[in-house]
Amino acid sequence: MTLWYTRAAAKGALVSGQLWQPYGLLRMTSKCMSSNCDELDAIFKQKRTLRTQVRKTLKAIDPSLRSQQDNAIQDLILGAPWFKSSLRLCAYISCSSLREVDTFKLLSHILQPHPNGGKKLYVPRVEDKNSHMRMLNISHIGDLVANSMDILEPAPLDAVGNAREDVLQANDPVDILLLPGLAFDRSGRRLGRGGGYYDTFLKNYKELAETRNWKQPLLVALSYSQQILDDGVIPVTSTDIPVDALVSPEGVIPISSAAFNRMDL
Ligand SMILES: Nc1nc2c(c(=O)[nH]1)N(C=O)[C@@H](CNc1ccc(C(=O)N[C@@H](CCC(=O)O)C(=O)O)cc1)CN2
Ligand SMILES: Nc1ncnc2c1ncn2[C@@H]1O[C@H](COP(=O)(O)OP(=O)(O)OP(=O)(O)O)[C@@H](O)[C@H]1O
Repeated sequence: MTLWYTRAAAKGALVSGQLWQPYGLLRMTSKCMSSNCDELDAIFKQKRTLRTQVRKTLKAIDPSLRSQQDNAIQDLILGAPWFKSSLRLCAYISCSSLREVDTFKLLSHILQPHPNGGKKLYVPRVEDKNSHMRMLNISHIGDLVANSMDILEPAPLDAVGNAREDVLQANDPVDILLLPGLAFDRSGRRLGRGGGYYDTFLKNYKELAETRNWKQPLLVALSYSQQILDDGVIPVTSTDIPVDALVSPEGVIPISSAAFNRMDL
């Protein structure tokens, strides 16, 4: 797969006026002046370098240690009151070749039939290379098929030809989003895989929740210990949306006040 990156995208990230860098906040004008574009270029370059480093680190983890971490993270979530009480969730379908924290134990738990209806699950579907991803409702793991990136995702129509519900069209809010990523820090910074899919989706979902007067969903990232980096190492721009909490094998790390309030820690 080719990752795309253009100066036009860099301009897009600047128009909102603020640019976060590891070493502080730079205020930007509404236009991308060439020095500001250079600044963004430098940040995207830092991100690419860091992604390469983290991918290497992930590849070097012994498979049995990784599997222990996968179980520890999922068991922590399955036992947590904030997870047990959640009714509607978005979660990623983990991809083992990308060395992502496994979610299959969680997914099969969420999709278990339950006499009172159980939990409702929405999972990502990439629609185009323009950072456009939808979160569609599935009821069975068998609803998933591999896409061109070899990530399992739902077809837009279900087995009987009905359009799957898009979480952005749903009548009720989701409680939690379980997020993937390449690296995180204890202040909530998140380094994704560079497509901008999650940041774009999260921006749209947050706007929807605000319009509807819904409580914002809790953004919880799943992370191997090796993916939690020191503060100041992850470069971010104004379009990067911070997470509320991390779950690593060492435990739940609440970050935002929403996480402290809702995770009952
Ligand atoms: N499981 C999962 N599903 C997801 C995401 C994800 O990160 N994980 N996404 C989150 O955005 C979206 C898909 N975006 C993706 C972006 C890059 C790659 C990928 O294969 N990247 C390679 C590098 C490819 C290259 O450099 O050309 C890699 O990271 O090793 C996969 C999915 C939606 N679904
Ligand atoms: N809300 C947004 N609207 C439009 N473009 C965006 C938005 N968020 C990110 N992008 C663009 O997506 C591209 C990739 O961004 P970035 O490197 O931050 O991705 P990422 O955070 O690693 O990926 P992801 O969000 O999928 O995990 C950049 O060109 C960025 O400007």
